[in-house]
Amino acid sequence: MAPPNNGKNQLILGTFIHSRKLDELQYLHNTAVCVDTSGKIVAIEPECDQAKAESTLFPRLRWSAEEVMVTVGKDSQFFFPGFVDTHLHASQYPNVGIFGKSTLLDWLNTYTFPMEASLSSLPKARRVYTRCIRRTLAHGTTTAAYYATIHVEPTNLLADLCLSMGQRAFVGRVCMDQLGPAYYLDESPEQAIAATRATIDHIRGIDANFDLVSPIITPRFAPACSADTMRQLGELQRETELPVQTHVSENAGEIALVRELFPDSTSYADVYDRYGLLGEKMILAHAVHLSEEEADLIARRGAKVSHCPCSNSAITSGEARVRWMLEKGIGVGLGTDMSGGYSPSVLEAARQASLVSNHLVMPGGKLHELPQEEREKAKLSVEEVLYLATRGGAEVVGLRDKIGAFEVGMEWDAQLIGLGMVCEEAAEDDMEDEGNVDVFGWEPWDERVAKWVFNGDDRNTKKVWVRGRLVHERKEN
Ligand SMILES: O=c1[nH]c(=O)c2nc[nH]c2[nH]1
Repeated sequence: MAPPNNGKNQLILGTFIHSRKLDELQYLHNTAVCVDTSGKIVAIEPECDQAKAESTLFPRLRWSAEEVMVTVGKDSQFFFPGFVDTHLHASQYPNVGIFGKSTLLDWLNTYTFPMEASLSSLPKARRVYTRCIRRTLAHGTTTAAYYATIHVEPTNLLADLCLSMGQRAFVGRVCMDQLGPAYYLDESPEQAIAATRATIDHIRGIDANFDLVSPIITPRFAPACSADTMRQLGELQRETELPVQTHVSENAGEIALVRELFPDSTSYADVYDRYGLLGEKMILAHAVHLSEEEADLIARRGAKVSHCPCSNSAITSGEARVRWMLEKGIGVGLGTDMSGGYSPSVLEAARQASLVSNHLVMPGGKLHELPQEEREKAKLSVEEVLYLATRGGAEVVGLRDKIGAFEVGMEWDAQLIGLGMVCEEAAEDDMEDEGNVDVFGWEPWDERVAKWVFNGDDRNTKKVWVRGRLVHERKEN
């Protein structure tokens, strides 16, 4: 593996913003962050410029100034932790935006299975996966929990590409031995397990300690996996202690199907529990229609939820109750869920998480009958959706001590955000291509961040680092 950041220590200067807790952002101005050659944050010093860093921090770190790479954020820029996309299908990337009026089960048959099946072609898989990684990096996604396809070699290729392009990733070879079309199915439970093992072995071969890329056990969803496959995947999880990802309680028709296929289970989540899959390392995508008992079971087992608001709206699945899950102690992060979701951007998912939480309490919404105070509480603030996009996501993928914030000991997974600053003498015709966010200079920082959340896009994402390595730099026109 290439050493992060060409083996250089780094000094980063400017404004740093990150979540201190669910409802609080911390703003660190005129701050110096030191990142060592392994990509780890080794010092954070507020009220510190380059001269002070050189005279006080470098001797402590035994750094010599000539060997340090310096990055300085401008006044209109800030550093923010990289986004964690806790649920997306790299194999569906070419289909983003294409869903018509479909709902989950017909969407799978019409758009999704044919696209995934076509990625048995390695050249096509290379093109799709390369572009998916490049695009998500450009939107500030430094960690992604990917579903690939049932094909081993193309799945392994996705892992290779994440490693070489520098994106932190969980790569899942999809298991499905029923429900899918004959042309896109595992032949047997044994073959599904053997193929999963082949991908695990491959990733161990390219990143022995899973420092950047990790395998993730991926039963597609309960209706697509036979009891035998789920039982063997449960055994594989206990043997390897790897994370697991799947879908749960996304759509009414799907839930009815699960009830029919697994009549002995008390709920959808209970199906996974019976096979020993529901545990601290499980990421459950969607969780739109959880019952009270189901959510309690998920909380007791310590499983996590990937909230996918773009997808839940696009394919008409419904509105997940995020506050309710958080209050039960369930860890929640955000997922773009491409291509159920139409956007590669976690920022878009954050903005949709806010809007969907408002919809829950509007007239006709699921929570409209709650008392006023409860309705207010159900709404997610800018601070909260940004927490879900970073620290919350880090918890969901099991990396809460490593990524999601700026703390000594964490890794430098970060993005430099630039906002268009309207200067006093600006004429209309000198608008720069800084994206949709115009800052006039009088806004306090929390309002600048709110403008970014609701109007920002990849034009504002100037640079992106993973483990200290610069993995994306926006080329200005
Ligand atoms: O949003 C979703 N996308 C998928 O690919 C899928 N497969 C099962 N269930 C699913 N839900």
